[in-house]
Order: sequence, then structure tokens, then C-alpha cells
Amino acid sequence: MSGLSPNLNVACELWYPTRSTKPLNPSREAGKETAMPGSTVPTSGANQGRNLTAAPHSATPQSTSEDATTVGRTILSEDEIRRALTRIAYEIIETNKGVENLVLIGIRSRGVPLAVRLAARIQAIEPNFNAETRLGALDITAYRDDQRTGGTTSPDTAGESIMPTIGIEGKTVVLVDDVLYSGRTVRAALDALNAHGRPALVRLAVLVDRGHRQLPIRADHVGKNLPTSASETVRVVLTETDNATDRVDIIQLGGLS
Ligand SMILES: O=P(O)(O)OC[C@H]1O[C@H](OP(=O)(O)OP(=O)(O)O)[C@H](O)[C@@H]1O
Ligand SMILES: O=c1cc[nH]c(=O)[nH]1
Repeated sequence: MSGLSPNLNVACELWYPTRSTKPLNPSREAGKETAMPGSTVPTSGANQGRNLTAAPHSATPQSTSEDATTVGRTILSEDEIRRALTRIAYEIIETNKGVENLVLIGIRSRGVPLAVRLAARIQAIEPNFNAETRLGALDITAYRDDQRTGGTTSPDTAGESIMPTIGIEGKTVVLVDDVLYSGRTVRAALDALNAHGRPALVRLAVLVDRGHRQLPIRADHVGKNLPTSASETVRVVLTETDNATDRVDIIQLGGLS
């Protein structure tokens, strides 16, 4: 993971200690993958006992017609993702008028590495921002609104929620996720966050906003606004979770791309 300060680099290795050698896995309809053996906890320091690790797993497939071999059109390259995250980091600092009371919380799974990357950039720009105490991870599984109707998230991929060590009470929380679509994940994240405390303010940063909202939710910081049709899916691939070079693909469901 390039561009990180040495300290945070260490933290990231702790949070993502084992890189998968598996290729991208089949769709979530086929069942989400189990947590990777050994992908566990830091052993010392402020993050002792904390596990922000996300199991490398399928790249948000939306249909049984998508699998590891599905070909999509890449709409964000590794460089473009890097630049978008750098811009968002500056935006967050500017909107917050600095880094006081600022914490970043990634929504599992791909929101977590994105939050880590943003925190690294913010720390590089504003050394007062100690990323290791300002980062958290949120698991929204228990708060999904499709629990009763057989939602697609398997307990196997549920990680624990970990709050920043400085807490969230009275803080400005920036929730971070890879894709914003219906808005239901973010709604669940707000509920999950509420179970941990009462932030002064909650903002949302996403790498891709693909539209099609079903709830009155919007992002404050967006890497790319991407008009899509309902028959397409956006697939975000990240080194940390997918053991592949960063990219964002758009995939036409049903086999056409
Ligand atoms: O706005 P929404 O309609 O809720 O869609 C966006 C969510 O969909 C994906 O998560 P997914 O549920 O596929 O889980 P994952 O993060 O484990 O891939 C993505 O990572 C977002 O969190
Ligand atoms: O296209 C989509 C929709 C929701 N979540 C994703 O990751 N991609």
C-alpha cells in the first residue's frame, strides 16, 4: 500500500496481515466466503485486540450471472482511484476545517481499506491527525433491512464493529464505503453507529455513487459519480480485499459488457 506514513503502514499490515492468494471468488448468491485464517489482530499498541481485517472475497457481485471471470469495462483505474482518494482526503479536511474531532469509519467490507487509505492521506497532510486512534470499522449485518426476507449477507463475512479508540461521542464521523447505490447499506450503518454512541455529525464518503437511491441518503464526498442502468453492476476491486490491482468495473448483467 503506497503513500502511507511508516507508522500507519505498520498498522495496515496488522489490520491486513494476510493477503489472499485466491482469485476473485464467485458471487455472493453462491455464499460469502469465510474469514481468512490468520487475518486477525494487532498484538500491541493502541490497536491491541482490534481486528479491522476484512476477508478477501467476491467483488460485490450483484447477480448469479456474475462470477470471477465476468468481464466488465474498467471505469476507474488504479491511478484514478488513488487520485480520487487524495482529492477526497483534502475535501474532508477542508469541509471539517481541519482534523479536530474527525474520525473515519469504514463500512465492511471494502469501506474499511478505503477508510484506512483516506486516514493515511489525511495524516500525511495534517500530522495532528493520528490515524491509528481515529479509525474504525463498522459491520452492518445485524442492521440490514432485509434480515427477515433472507438477505444475502452471510454471517461468515460479518466482522466485528470496532470504534476508533478516541470514541465517536461528539465527534465528526466520516463513514466510508466503496459504492453507494440504494442507500440501504448506509441507512443500516447509521443504525449500527447509533448503537455505539452519538456523534456530533456524520458525513459520507464513497468511491462510486452509481445512483438509483431508494432512500433519502446522499454522499458528501464522491470519488466518481457514475450514471448506471439497473441492469448494470459496479464492481470495486481493492488490493487489500481482493488480492488484485485496484480497479472499478462496470458490468452488464446477463453477460453483455
Ligand atoms: O447502497 P446499497 O444498495 O446498499 O449498495 C451499496 C453496498 O453494496 C455493496 O456491499 P455488499 O452488500 O455487496 O457487501 P460487501 O461490502 O461485503 O461486498 C457495497 O460495498 C456497498 O456497501
Ligand atoms: O452495483 C453495485 C450495487 C451495490 N453494491 C455494489 O458494490 N455494486
